[in-house]
Amino acid sequence: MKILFARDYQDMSRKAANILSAQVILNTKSVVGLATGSTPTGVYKQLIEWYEKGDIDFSKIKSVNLDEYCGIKADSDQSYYYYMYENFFKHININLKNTYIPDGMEKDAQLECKRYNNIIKQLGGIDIQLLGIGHNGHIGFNEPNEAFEKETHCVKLDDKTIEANARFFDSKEEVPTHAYTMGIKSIMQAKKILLLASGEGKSKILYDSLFGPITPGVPASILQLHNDLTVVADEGALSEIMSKHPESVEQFNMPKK
Ligand SMILES: N[C@@H]1[C@@H](O)[C@H](O)[C@@H](COP(=O)(O)O)O[C@@H]1O
Repeated sequence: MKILFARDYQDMSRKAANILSAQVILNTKSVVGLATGSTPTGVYKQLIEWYEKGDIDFSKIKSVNLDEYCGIKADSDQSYYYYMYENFFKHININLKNTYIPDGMEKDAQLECKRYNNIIKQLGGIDIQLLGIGHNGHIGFNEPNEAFEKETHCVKLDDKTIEANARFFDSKEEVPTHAYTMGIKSIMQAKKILLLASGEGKSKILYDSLFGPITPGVPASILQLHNDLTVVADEGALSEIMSKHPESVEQFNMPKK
């Protein structure tokens, strides 16, 4: 596990974008696992900027997203499809036919989960998976549970998650109660994982996930077992780790101006 220190949100976003862009530049046919939430928006912004400068070509990549709310139409502004399209896809030269997101409007959960699992398999695995982290340690929408769910499943969202995500809706009551999410096994099978965290509010859960016991009660704790995990987090999110395990955080002195 590599933990990289970022000064602030912008620095975190640029450092993470550097890692993702290197992947795409070195393998133009990469399968990239993408995430939503407020944490990765700065990464997408940075990648768009570099795309506009002619530095990165997304035309041959394939993308597979972690999750989607159930019962929300793709074109509604709260869907994760809409988020991906607005924040990233519409600005770059990715082929939309090569972008995959669970279909939240499919009522038959078994059918949708099977379909999405097959897509992940047919893509031949994920080269790099981008992740944010929920306040309760969820990754994708894998909520704290008694066991790790392996593959794509329909999950009942935690009250904490509903509360945290209510900011994207008019009221808490409007937040969907269920979502489809890629499972822990699919995430763990990604060749590389890039976990992002920003802000003091994530500091305890980031510490528990990376240094606490590995338990399905803290889904992100399983990432300790991945052999190519890079964490990029800002000062706020790293505060607990910095106070208890400062030696585990890589940072370099800024060049003097
Ligand atoms: N399903 C998403 C996750 O993929 C995301 O990582 C997490 C944190 O979101 P944020 O980055 O807004 O804190 O919550 C959401 O519920």
